[in-house]
Parts: sequence; C-alpha cells; structure tokens
Amino acid sequence: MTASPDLQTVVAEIADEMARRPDRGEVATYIPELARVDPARFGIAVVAADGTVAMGGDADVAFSIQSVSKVFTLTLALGKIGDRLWRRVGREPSGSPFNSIVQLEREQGVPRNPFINAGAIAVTDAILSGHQPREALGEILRFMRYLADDEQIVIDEAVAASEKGAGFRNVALANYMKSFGVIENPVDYVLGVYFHHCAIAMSCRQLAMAGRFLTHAGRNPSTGHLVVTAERARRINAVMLTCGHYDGSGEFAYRVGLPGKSGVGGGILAVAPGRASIAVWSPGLDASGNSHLGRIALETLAKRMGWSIFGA
Ligand SMILES: NC(=O)CC[C@H](N)C(=O)O
Repeated sequence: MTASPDLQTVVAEIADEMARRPDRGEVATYIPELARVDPARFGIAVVAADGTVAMGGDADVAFSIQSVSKVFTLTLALGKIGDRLWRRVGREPSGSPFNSIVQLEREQGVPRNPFINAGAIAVTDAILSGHQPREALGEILRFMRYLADDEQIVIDEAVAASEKGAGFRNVALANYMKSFGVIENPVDYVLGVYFHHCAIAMSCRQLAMAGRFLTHAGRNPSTGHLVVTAERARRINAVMLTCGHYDGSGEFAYRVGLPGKSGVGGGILAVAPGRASIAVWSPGLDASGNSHLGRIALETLAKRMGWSIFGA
C-alpha cells in the first residue's frame, strides 16, 4: 500500500508552482474596484476532515468573495423557506454566462439556478422576505462569521459601492424578474443586499473554514451543530457541481471533479466530501469568469490527493 501524500507538502508545492506561472488570466474590470487587485496574488487553504489546516501563498489575505457568497445565501434561503425556494429558482445548469438575461424571457422570469446572477438575486429576495435590507445583510454576515468561526469578517464598502455604480445588468435582471412577479421585495432593497453580500471580504483560510459544513454532512465542526441536514448539504454540493462555474461548470467537473463555486474576485470554494473544504484565490479569470489559476490549482490538488468524487 502506498502512503497517502502529505497534504502540507502538496499544498506548499501548489502554492510554489502557481506563484511562478506566467499565465494568470485577466482580472475583472467591469467592477472598477476589482480591477485594482494585483494579478500576482495566489492563495490556497485546505481544512482537512481532522481539522488540520494546510495553507500556502496569500492564504490570509482578504479578497472579494463575490459569487462564492451565493453558496451561503442559498443555504440561508433554504433554511428560511425550504424547498419552496425551488419554485422561484431552478437547479439546472444554464450553459450561459453568469450575467445573461436570455433564458428569463422564455422561462417566465424564473432563473435556471441559484448561482447565476439572476438566480442569486431571486435567492436574496427570499432572504429579505419583508425585512429591512440592513437586517437581511446582518443575518448573512452573522452566518458567515458563525460558519468560519471568525468575527473579523466584514463587507468591503468600496467594492459594494463600485458594483452599485456599475451594476446596470443586475438592475436589468432584477427588474425583468420583478415584471414576472418572481421578485417580491422592492428591487432596490434586493440589489442593495445582493451587492453587499457579493462584497464580503474573506481570506482563503476564512472561506475554507466557512465551507466545512458541506464536507461534514451539514455539521459545523466547531460547534457540532447541524447547519443543514445531511441531505441538504448533499444537494447544495450537487448544485455546486452542476452550476457553480456557469458555462464553465462542465469543464470544472471534468478537470477537477469536485463541487465548487467561483466568484469574479478570483476565489473558488471547493468541497471534497468527507475529506476537506478548500479555498483558492487568484484574481485573473478565464473566458467564463472563473479563476484561471484557481481552477488549475484545484485540479492539481484533487489529482495529487486522489480527491475527485469520480474516483482516484
Ligand atoms: N460571477 C460573479 O462573481 C458575479 C458577481 C458580481 N457581484 C456580479 O453581480 O456581477
């Protein structure tokens, strides 16, 4: 029997390899504040099932989690209204870019899945459910801090303001869904919360900690409490696998073989069920808006550790 590779060593090797690579993708520019981030950054953090944490590169530098927040808002919304959520948002891959509007016209304003922008805006509407934006946002932030076991997590107000100033597509998506009755709350309330939860700043270490419940059948290992049932954790992982990387989801499953959710800030949260919660960050993106080196780092990690859910 061959000994399993040492996680710390593998993570250190990956951080080193990624730091040297010249191909880094393109940093997102449509949110001006994100365009200022240094493309040379790379971070990785892996929280293993036994609680050990392996980190490399800029694992403690906070970045804009953007659409990675959509895993957590989905979890919260399911906790609030349960499976009724699936009447307002589907769970099929879209095969379209993250900010696309085309399917909404044909599908009565019901977004394909909770991870494209339209779907995440509908999920945010479900979290608001008549409350004030400040309360909903407070709830999301408290949830992140609880999951990560870290009170230092904050919202980057400059990023939120920058996105609000340039968020014309999201305004269009929200209004379009509102015209079909899919959005219940005032559009500006919903978008205010959406822009702010996308602007949460976290490090790879914090993000990997926050993702632990998805690797532990719904349980927060810090408290032993169930965040969601095992069945729900499994299902959130399934939607991450099929929809977490927009029109790059098939390629991510093919190459990495793990449920994952990306964000245009360059972060990816990936789940190796029963084994580890993993966060990577490299700000340069590929053509689908997913972290270029983040995906390569995860592909390398899954391969060296034998962690693909489809077999070693
Ligand atoms: N893919 C993403 O991370 C997109 C999120 C971003 N806040 C937007 O709405 O455009």
